[in-house]
Amino acid sequence: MCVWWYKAGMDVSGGNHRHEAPWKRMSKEELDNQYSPSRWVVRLGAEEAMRTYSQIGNEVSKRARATGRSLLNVPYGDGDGEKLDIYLPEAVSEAMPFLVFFHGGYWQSGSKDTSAFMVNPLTAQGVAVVIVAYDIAPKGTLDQMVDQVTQSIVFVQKQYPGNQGIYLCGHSAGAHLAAMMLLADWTKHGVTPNLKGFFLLSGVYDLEPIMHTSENAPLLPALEDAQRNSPLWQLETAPTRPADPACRILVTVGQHDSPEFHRQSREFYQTLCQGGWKASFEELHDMDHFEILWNLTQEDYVLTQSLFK
Ligand SMILES: N[C@@H](CC(=O)c1ccccc1NC=O)C(=O)O
Repeated sequence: MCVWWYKAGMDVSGGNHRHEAPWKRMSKEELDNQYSPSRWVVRLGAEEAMRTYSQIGNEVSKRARATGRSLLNVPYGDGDGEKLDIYLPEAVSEAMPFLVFFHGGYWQSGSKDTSAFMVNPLTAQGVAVVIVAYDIAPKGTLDQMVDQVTQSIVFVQKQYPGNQGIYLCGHSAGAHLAAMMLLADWTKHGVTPNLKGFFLLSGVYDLEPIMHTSENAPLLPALEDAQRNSPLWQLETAPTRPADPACRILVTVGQHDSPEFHRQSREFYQTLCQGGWKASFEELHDMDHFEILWNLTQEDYVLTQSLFK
C-alpha cells in the first residue's frame, strides 16, 4: 500500500529525473541554506533552535533515565563508541516490541545520551526503546556508521530473539542510517532481524548534494562514497525486497523543512513504492525539522500515535 497525501504543485510524474535534479542548478550558498535545517525553523532563530534542541534532549533523557528501568551503555560491539541504552516498559516480557532510534546531527553531532525523546510514551505502552550511539565524524566514516547501526540491530535481535517486532526510527542523519538498513545483507550476520517497520523523520536519502555543501563535504570524499551510502540511489539501481512483506515504511517531513528536504523525502517514498515496499508519506503540518522529533515526547502527537499503531 502506498499512501501519499497529495499537495498542489507536487511533481507526481513518478520517475526520479536525476539528471534534472533541482539541486544541480543551485549555488553553493543556496545548497548550504537548503541543507541547514536550523535556518528553516519558523518559531525560533537558528541558534536558539539548536540550543532548544539540546536542552529538550537533555531534559527528556534525564526524565527517561529517572524511571530506573533502563540498561545504559550496553556494548553492542567492541569499539568504545558502540554502546546502546535500553529503556524497558514496566511489564517486561519475552515478546516485547522494540523501537530502535538513531539520532541526527548531520553525522557529526548528537548523542544517544540526549536523544530519549520517545521513551516515556512508548514504554508506557509496553514497547522497549533502544537508543543507539554510533561513531560520528570525524572519528567515524559513513561506512563505519552504517556498519555500527547494522550491528546494533543484530545485537537487539540476538539478545531478544522472541521480540514481537523491531521498528527502526531515525531523525535527519539518523533517518538516513535507518534507511540504509533497507539495503542490509543480514545473511553475513547469522541472523535476520524481525524488522516490522521504519519511521523516517526528515531524512536525507541522496547524499550527492551534501558533497557540495561546506559543512558536510568532508564526510564524503568521493562520488562513490556518496552513492554507496545513498539509499535512494541504491534502491533505484538495485532494488531490494523486504524479508517480511508486511514491513511498513513511513516517510515523514515537516511542513517547514526546506524544499530540498521535501524533495528528498518525496523521491525516496516514490522509489520505495516503485520497488514494491509498503510505504506511506506524510508531510507534518506546521512542524519544523526539530519539532517533528521533539513532539514524540507527547502522547497525543500524530506521529506518537502512528508509533503506537
Ligand atoms: N548544522 C545543522 C544542524 C543539523 O542539521 C542537525 C542538528 C541536530 C539534529 C539533526 C540535524 N540535522 C540532521 O541530522 C543546521 O544548521 O541545522
